[in-house]
Amino acid sequence: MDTTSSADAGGGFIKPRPGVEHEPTAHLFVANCGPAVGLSLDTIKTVFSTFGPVEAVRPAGDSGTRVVVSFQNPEDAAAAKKALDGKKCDNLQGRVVFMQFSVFQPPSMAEEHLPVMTSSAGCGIPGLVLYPDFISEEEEERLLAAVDQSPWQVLAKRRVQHYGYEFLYKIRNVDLSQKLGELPPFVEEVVTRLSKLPELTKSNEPSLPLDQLTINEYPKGVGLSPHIDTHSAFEGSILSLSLAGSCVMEFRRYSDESKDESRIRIAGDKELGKNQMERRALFLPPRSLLLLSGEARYRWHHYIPHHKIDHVNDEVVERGSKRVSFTFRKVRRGPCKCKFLQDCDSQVAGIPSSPFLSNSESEECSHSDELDVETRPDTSPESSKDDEPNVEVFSKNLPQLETEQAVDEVGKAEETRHQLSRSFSHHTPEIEKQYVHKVYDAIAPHFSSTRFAKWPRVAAFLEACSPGSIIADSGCGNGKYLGLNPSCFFIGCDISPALVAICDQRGHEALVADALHLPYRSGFYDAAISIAVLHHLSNDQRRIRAVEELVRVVRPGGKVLITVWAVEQEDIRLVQKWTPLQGKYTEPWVDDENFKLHMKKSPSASSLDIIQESDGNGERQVDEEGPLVGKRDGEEGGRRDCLRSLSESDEQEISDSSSHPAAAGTTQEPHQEYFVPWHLPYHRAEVTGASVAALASGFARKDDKKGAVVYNRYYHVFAEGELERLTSKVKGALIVDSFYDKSNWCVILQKLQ
Ligand SMILES: O=C(O)CCC(=O)C(=O)O
Ligand SMILES: [Fe+2]
Ligand SMILES: [Zn+2]
Repeated sequence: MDTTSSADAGGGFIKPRPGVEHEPTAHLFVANCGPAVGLSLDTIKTVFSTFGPVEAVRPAGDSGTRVVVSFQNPEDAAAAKKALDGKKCDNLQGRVVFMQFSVFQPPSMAEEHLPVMTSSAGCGIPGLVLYPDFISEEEEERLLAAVDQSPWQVLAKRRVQHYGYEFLYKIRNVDLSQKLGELPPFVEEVVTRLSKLPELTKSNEPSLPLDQLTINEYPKGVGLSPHIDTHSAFEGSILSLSLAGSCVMEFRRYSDESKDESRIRIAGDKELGKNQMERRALFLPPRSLLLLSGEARYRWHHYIPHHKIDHVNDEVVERGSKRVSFTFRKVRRGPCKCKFLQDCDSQVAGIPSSPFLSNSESEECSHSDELDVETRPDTSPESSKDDEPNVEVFSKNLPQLETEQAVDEVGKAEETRHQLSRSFSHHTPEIEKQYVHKVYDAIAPHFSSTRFAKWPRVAAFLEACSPGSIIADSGCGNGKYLGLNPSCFFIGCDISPALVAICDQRGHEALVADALHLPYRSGFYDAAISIAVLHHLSNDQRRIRAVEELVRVVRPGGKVLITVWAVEQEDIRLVQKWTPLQGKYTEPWVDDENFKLHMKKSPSASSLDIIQESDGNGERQVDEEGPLVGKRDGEEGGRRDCLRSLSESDEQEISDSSSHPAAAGTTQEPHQEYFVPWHLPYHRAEVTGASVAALASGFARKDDKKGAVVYNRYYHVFAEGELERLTSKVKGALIVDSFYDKSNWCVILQKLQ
């Protein structure tokens, strides 16, 4: 092996271009290398250590086939890359590995890694006990066979069986008057053994007799959102037996203040304080028993992340094809009298079952998987009451099973955004959180199904990039432009985890990131695109910041294409279907937590008030690149877009009489702030718990005529010249082209050499 030091950053995976040197970093992304191809992290570390000290080898993603090797010195990483990249390496079992310097600013180890304990003692949570090998393999086999003889209740992502009492997910409780019967004979032996556990017999609080059993069957990769088993439903300890597959269970304790959802932050263990949470992780092997009592049961949320493989420190453990858990509990008669008041629904009114749910939601429409931070309704008692009939009516019209999945996904989306929020402290204006992020999370799969037409001007820009270019797509949505030029490398990012998940499923490289804080090294990319993103930012400073970020991440000479919706719509009938916001956001955005949304209010109400009450005019869904995308002549896909998104009733509802300044083309200053509706059809699978909660809170509305839940998306549409004015404020780049096309304003910037 060649161990000489070199600053050569090219060759292999990323092709060098004349005049462009990618600065080496200490972090090497290595593909075709990892535990899933028979190379343990230890072996990899040993091999790479021959080039210099290696700080860590971490799995990159869940595939087990890619790792990031972090050297202490970039020169050593460069030497390793030069010696091994694209070559057959005998020490790595003869594999040909491919490398690039890591694009991402590596997070600190403290932030990134939650150590996974293999014994409960390591977790340090009072009342948490793990008994490995609680049952034998034969017993496990027998239990699994017996379970399959009984009918399953099918939830969106997993199957369940209930014995003794049914756990009612809608109310997160049991109905004492509806006893199903005794626990089944096939668990008799296990129950006898459980009942002799000293933790149960000696406990102050009676946990016996165990009279309720929930069996969960999780397919590979499926997890469970964070929750505490309802205090008022079960008394004493909770016992959960793991069969077939393993998983990592995470435990979380939120400080009291963190229940204010807007202030939750994830902290490393060292710096716990107000508004934060503690996390611990424990590996649950098959045939083990987990006992939760006291603080572990009443105070800590338990959570199974959705992963196909678990990283148990240096090992990658593949989850089996399924995991089956038997959770034994004792149904409570009478109120809970625990000392953990902050989480006790018996003692404090309004305690949600998760830090993300208000009480009304958890009772109306959620179960343990159903987390939805952002669909929390107004917490005032009146509004909760008003919501009830709404939810009732809605649930009659919509398939119930679908509820679980989407809310689960929204829960995950939230999880991801919380993690993202660790990396920067800026404050996103509420209007974007509510009317952009939350909406795209809720509509992602449906939105994506309407987004396939590639806009020719964007395609032309991408096709003009020279082979080997690395291209960033900031606000990549469903990833329709990723990979458009097969000779280039694309990395997408979007603020919506739900959309990033779609990119991921399609095999693209994409990550959740904020367009105002791109997690990339400066000067890394050869080109960047921002398609239909800037109009979702709610003030000039934020739009400029997003452009600055695009310019920052491209190399000198690199180009940036930006497109936004135009005020000057070719089809003004569309504009008539939007809801104009009264007033403008006048308060400059400040990049800290003291940001307050200020609006110049109209005499009667604020913009947000108006939106909540607005019934809209009748809507048409439009393509992100511009409302007219469906009408592009001769463009395959565009026509289909059009057919898909326009129903006959849409057409009938277009009225010539209603107009406002933008539509009417008056000499008044054009209107630029709008809510543009998105119709999520009832029949879509993603019309789910997220939508139930959004309707209940008044955030979304029903349109029974169209059979859809209607969400509003915030837009600031651009006036002529505005995009040029904005981008010309960004230092270090020149506008090399600007044009209007299909109701969009567009610029191409070039970073100065
Ligand atoms: O699958 C498990 O081990 C946990 C199940 C659980 O937490 C529940 O059903 O409440
Ligand atoms: Fe639970
Ligand atoms: Zn309690």
